[in-house]
Amino acid sequence: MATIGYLTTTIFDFGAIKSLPTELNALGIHRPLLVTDAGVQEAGIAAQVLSRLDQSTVTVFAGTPPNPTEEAVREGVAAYCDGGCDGVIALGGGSPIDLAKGVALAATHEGPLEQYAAIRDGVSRITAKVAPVIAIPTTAGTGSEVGRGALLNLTNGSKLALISPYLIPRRAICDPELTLGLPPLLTAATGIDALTHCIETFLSPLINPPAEAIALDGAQRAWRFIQRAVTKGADREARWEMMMAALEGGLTFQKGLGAVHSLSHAAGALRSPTLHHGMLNGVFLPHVLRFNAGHVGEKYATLRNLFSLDNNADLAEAMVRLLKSLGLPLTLSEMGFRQEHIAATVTRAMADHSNATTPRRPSAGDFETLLRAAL
Ligand SMILES: NC(=O)c1ccc[n+]([C@@H]2O[C@H](COP(=O)([O-])OP(=O)(O)OC[C@H]3O[C@@H](n4cnc5c(N)ncnc54)[C@H](O)[C@@H]3O)[C@@H](O)[C@H]2O)c1
Ligand SMILES: [Fe+2]
Repeated sequence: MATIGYLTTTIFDFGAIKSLPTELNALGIHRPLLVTDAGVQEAGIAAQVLSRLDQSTVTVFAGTPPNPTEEAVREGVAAYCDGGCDGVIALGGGSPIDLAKGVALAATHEGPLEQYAAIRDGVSRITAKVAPVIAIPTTAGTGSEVGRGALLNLTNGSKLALISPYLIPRRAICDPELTLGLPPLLTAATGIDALTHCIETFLSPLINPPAEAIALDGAQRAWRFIQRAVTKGADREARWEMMMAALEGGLTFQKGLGAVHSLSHAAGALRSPTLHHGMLNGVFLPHVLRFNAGHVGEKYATLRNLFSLDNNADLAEAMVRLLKSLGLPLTLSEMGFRQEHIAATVTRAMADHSNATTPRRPSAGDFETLLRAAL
């Protein structure tokens, strides 16, 4: 049976950011907390957004770490309360957007965050009291601007997956202009995240034809335009297409991701080194494509056709060539992940919610083999 979730209202195009004051008004947000990070501030994007608002009404929290943490949620909630805030603007990549969701939840729900963990996919104790969030992505990758999930690293070292329709931002304002200055390596890594969302969603065995159609559309856009967005950051068409691919990934991954994400969530929970989510996905994708081969029906043929590859082309090898051409790492070692990180990563990967929808379910031994192959 297909379960088709909530959608949000998305304002999408160059100049979409102009709609922010109107959308704040429409949602009755008069004192927003702007959640962002240092890089987005340094790029001048936070100032650009603030210039559209009455700044005396806005509280800024720019303390988002690369993979959002429970501590940062607490700090964000303190800022929310100090500012007498009544809603959240999430400005940045997936990290500030996920953190903003955590703050919107923790500011309105009692008790420790763990008690709001997903009980099973899409079901949790999270209620409609979550403060309204307007998400403004500045990377084209995670799709968190329209997603119902947020991943937080807890102080006890575990990873908390919050999943609820109430965490879907009430508005997504997707303005490709904000990504024109995103540096090449981050463009590549976040773009590969978008491509991976679309591919894993398509390969998920659940039956959801609308999600598959969106996933294939997103995969094709990402495949066609990622190189241009990386090599020529000011290419407006490529930036528009990549932002659409990321949005489509976020709209569709309610159908479920797979082992690439089980592994990248697990490795992304390491405190040190801090590893970028999209870059990890790139490293794992070819290995997981090989692992799943023979368990996906005709779907690899569909992807080969979509990417204009020969009928007998090796999809994993094509991914490796793409990663190389984008200047992305091909191994975990290049990213600072070492052999001693394997055991904890296997344990976390085994507990990941994405395992429920992978075409071939990996055992702990399989995860270890995949990690060693990627080392
Ligand atoms: N909730 C979801 O559905 C979902 C899905 C995938 C990933 N994620 C999460 O998203 C996070 C990763 O997000 P991300 O890949 O967007 O990266 P990110 O938000 O961690 O940002 C990476 C870096 O890019 C910088 N940056 C962002 N936009 C910029 C711009 N326009 N110009 C210059 N610098 C800019 C940031 O300052 C930061 O230093 C991870 O925590 C991951 O777990 C969430
Ligand atoms: Fe992802």
